[in-house]
Amino acid sequence: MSDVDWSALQRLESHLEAKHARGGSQWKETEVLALGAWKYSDTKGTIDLPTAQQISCTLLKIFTNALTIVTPTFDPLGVCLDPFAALANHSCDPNAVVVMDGPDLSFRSLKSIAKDEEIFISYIDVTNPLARRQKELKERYHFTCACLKCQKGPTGPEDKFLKPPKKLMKKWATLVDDLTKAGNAPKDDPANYVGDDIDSKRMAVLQGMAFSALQIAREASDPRVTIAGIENGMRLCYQCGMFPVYRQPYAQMRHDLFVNMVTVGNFPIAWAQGVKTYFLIDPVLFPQTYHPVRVVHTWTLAMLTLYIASEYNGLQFQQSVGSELDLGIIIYGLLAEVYGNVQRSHGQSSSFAKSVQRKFEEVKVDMTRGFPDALRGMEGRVEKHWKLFRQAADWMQY
Ligand SMILES: C[S@@+](CC[C@H](N)C(=O)[O-])C[C@H]1O[C@@H](n2cnc3c(N)ncnc32)[C@H](O)[C@@H]1O
Repeated sequence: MSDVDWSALQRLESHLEAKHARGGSQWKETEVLALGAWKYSDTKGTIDLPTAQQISCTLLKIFTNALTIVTPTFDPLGVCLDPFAALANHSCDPNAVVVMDGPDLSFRSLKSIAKDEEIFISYIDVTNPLARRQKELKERYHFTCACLKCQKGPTGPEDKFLKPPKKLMKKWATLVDDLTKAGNAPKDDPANYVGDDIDSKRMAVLQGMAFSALQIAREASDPRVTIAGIENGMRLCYQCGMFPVYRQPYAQMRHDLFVNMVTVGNFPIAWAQGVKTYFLIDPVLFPQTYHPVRVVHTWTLAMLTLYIASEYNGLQFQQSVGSELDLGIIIYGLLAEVYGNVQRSHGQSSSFAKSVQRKFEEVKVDMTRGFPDALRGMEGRVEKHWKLFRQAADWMQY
C-alpha cells in the first residue's frame, strides 16, 4: 500500500472505543479476525496488546468505510475501500447513489444538488421501517440518523400498515398472543418496534415473524426450500391483512421469490411477481423513475419477458396469460422506459447504458424484420396496452 493510501486509511473512522465498550459478538469477531490477520502475516512471537489494537482498528476502519462492490445491476461481488467515497455520510432520504461499472465508481444524483450542498448516500436498505433503520445504523455505524425522513417519525410509506394495529383480525391477535405465551414468538427486538400499546406490540411480533421467515428462507442452500420459506412468509404478510405490498419485508420477499423462481426455471411465476413489483412496489419505494435500482428491476423484467417470448415456449405462455396480452409491445415499452432513464441512472457512457442501447436496437430490428411499419405509432400502442399489462399485477394473490 502506498504512503498516501495508508495515511488516507488512518484518517478514516473506526469507532474502536465504542465497539470495544459495547463488546458482544461484534467485538469478539473483530478480535478473532485481528488475531487471524496477525497469524496470516507470519510474524514470529506472540501478539502484544498495542499490535492487536492496531490491527482491530484497521479492520474496523474497513468495516465502517468499505463499500460493497456490485455489478451495474447490483449483484454483489465483494468489498472495496475507497478513501474518497468513504467521505460520504448517510441519509435515509439520500440525494445520491453509488453506481459501479467494472473498476469505475460513481455517485449518481437522485435529486438536484446545489453547489456546496452535502452529498448523502444510503448505507443500509432505506426501504425498511424507521425503527429497523435506526437500529442498524446505531449498531453498525454508531450514530442516530437525524435526516429529514427520520425526523418526521414513522409517517412514510415504509411505516404504513393497511389498517391501524388495533384492527388486526381477532384470529391473528389470538395466534400472536398464544405464541407469545408459549415463548415461541420472536424475541423482543427494537428493530420491530411499532408502538407501546398492546396492539402495536402484537404487530411488532408479526413483523418479527415475517423478517425471521425471510432470513431463515435465505439461509437454505436449495432454492426450492428458499421458495417454500419465502412463500410461507408472504402468506403471513398477505393473510394477516396488515402489510401493504410495498412494506418490508413483504416487498423484499417478492423480489427474492422472483430471483429464486428464475433460478429454478419457473418463468411464468417469476414474471407475474416481477410485474407486481414493477407496478405496485417500485413506484412507491423508488419514486424517481431513474432510480438505478428501479431501472435495473425494469431491465430484468424486460429481459425475462424477452426470454419468455423468444426462448421459453412463448406461445404456450401467451395462451395461458390470455391472447390479448402482447409480449412484443410489453418488451418494447419496458426497454423504451429503461432506455429513457439509463443516461441518468447509470451514465451515458456506462457499459450498462451501452448494453441497453444494443438490446433495444436488436429488438427493434427483430420487430421490423419483414414488417417495416411494425414500429409505427408504437408509443401510443404501448400507452394503450399498459392498462391491460397492469392487470397482470393482480394475477398473484400474494
Ligand atoms: C463512511 S464514514 C463517513 C465519513 C465520516 N463522516 C468521516 O468524516 O470520516 C461513516 C461514519 O460517518 C458517520 N456518519 C455518517 N453519516 C452520518 C450521519 N447522517 N449522521 C451522523 N454521523 C454520520 C458515522 O460515524 C459513520 O460510522
